[in-house]
Amino acid sequence: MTFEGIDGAGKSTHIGFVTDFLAARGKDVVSSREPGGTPLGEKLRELLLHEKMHLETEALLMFASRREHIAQVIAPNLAAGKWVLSDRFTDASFAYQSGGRGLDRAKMEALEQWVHPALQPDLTLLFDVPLEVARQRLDATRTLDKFEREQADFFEKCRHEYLRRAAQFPERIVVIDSTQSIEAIRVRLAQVLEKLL
Ligand SMILES: Nc1ncnc2c1ncn2[C@@H]1O[C@H](COP(=O)(O)OP(=O)(O)OP(=O)(O)O)[C@@H](O)[C@H]1O
Ligand SMILES: Cc1cn([C@H]2C[C@H](O)[C@@H](COP(=O)(O)O)O2)c(=O)[nH]c1=O
Repeated sequence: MTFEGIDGAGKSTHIGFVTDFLAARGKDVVSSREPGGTPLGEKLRELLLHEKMHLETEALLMFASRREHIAQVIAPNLAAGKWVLSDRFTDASFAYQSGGRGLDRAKMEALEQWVHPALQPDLTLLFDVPLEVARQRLDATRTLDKFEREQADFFEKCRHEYLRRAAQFPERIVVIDSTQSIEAIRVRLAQVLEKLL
C-alpha cells in the first residue's frame, strides 16, 4: 500500500493510523518510505532532497533508491506475508519528475518497466489538497527541502499529474479529500481499508 500527495498534503500524518488499524486486525505491517527505506536509499535521499542535479539524474536516482527498496524491504516482506506501507512510490516519480519537472512520461514508463515490471501497490491513498492548503501546513512546521521550496506552478503540475493517474487507475488509487479534519479523514480511511480486508 502506498501513500501519495503533494508536499504538505498530510499523507505522513496518516501512516501511523493505518498501521495501527491493520495491526489491530492481526496484520503484520512494515512501514517505509521513498526515497529512502534502506541505508543506501537514505543516502540517496539526502542527495535528492538537498543537491541540485539534472532532471534525468534525479529520476534515475529515485529509481535507484526504489530498486534497492524493492530488493531489501518490499519484496522480502511481501514474500513473508507482511503488509508493506510505503510513504511514496512510483506515482511520486510520475507526479514530480514528469508532471512537475516535465520529464517525458515515456522515459518514466520505461524506468517503471525496468525496475518493477510486475509489481504495483494493491492500494494507493492519494491525499489531495489545493496547494495553498499544503503550503500553509508546510510553512507552519519545518525547514523546507529542495522540492518543498519549489514554486506554486510546480505543485499545480504535480497535483494535476497525481489526479490524472488517479483517473487512469481508479481500481488502485483512492483519492482522499485531505482538506477535511484529521478525524474525518480517519473515518474515510477506515471505510477504504475495511473494503480491502
Ligand atoms: N487534515 C489535516 N488538517 C490539518 N492539519 C493537518 C492535516 N493533515 C496534516 N496536517 C498537518 O500538516 C502538516 C504536514 O503534514 P504531513 O507531514 O503529514 O504532510 P506530508 O504530506 O506527509 O508532507 P511531506 O510529503 O512534505 O512529508 C503537519 O503539521 C500535520 O500535522
Ligand atoms: C519518491 C519520490 C519522491 N519525490 C519527492 C517528493 C518529496 O518532495 C520528496 C520526499 O518525500 P517526502 O514525502 O516529503 O518525505 O521527494 C520525487 O520527486 N520523486 C519520487 O519518486
